[in-house]
Amino acid sequence: MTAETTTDRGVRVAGLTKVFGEGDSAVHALKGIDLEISSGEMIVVLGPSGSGKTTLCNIIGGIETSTDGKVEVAGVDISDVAPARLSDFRRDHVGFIFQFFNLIPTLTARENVEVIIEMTGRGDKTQVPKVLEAVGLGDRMDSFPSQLSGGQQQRVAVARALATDPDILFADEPTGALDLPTGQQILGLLQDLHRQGRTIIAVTHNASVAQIADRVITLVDGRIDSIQVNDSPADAADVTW
Ligand SMILES: Nc1ncnc2c1ncn2[C@@H]1O[C@H](COP(=O)(O)OP(=O)(O)OP(=O)(O)O)[C@@H](O)[C@H]1O
Repeated sequence: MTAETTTDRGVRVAGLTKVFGEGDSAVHALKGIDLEISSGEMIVVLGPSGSGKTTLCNIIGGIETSTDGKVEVAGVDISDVAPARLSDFRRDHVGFIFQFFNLIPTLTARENVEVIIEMTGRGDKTQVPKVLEAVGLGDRMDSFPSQLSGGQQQRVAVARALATDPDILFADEPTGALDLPTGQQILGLLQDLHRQGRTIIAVTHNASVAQIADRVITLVDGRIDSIQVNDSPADAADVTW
């Protein structure tokens, strides 16, 4: 792992490229991305299917490696870190929420969060009830995923991502599998976390979600097409789609 280079908890990306495959079958997913994200910002990444949104977030989150360019996250230069060493970076710095929750069906809500703490060695198991209470699941801790609604399952997923107290929370289509009222509640939860100072990067096809962001990054064909600054982001309860 590369040494910590700064105390900044944000993101710095410069000249980032990603090519999948080689030769005639090469896919140029990212074609030179320059981007800085400050600690505590709420960012929404928009763009058409295939524009590179997930690839960008996966590289910043240490799930994928880049082909070229510089990526510094939470003071750690991960540009040239070998894939096998990226798990250390992920454990120490990032949390992920996915569209389909990715919960373990045979474990209760509480155990789904505890298992992450056991696996990563980060976080405090005695704090799990508090984390579940914070996402509104204080009374459903012993339920299995199949006994919970979609919104409640997504809340478990948020609690799980928070359990290790990550510098950056990534959310890939966090409302994608939810109906409107439930999706609004999850957006409200993300907004609360942001207001408490958490850095959040959300990827979505849902342009309405962008209303709660501090900045909206729009990707087109592997490049940044626009960056829109929201001077007064909307309240999640007022966002509809
Ligand atoms: N593992 C991979 N191997 C080959 N090509 C890939 C791989 N992952 C992504 N790509 C390609 O890279 C490009 C960007 O994909 P990416 O998933 O980042 O786009 P996206 O904007 O997130 O799309 P969507 O909105 O559909 O999820 C696409 O052309 C995709 O097919």
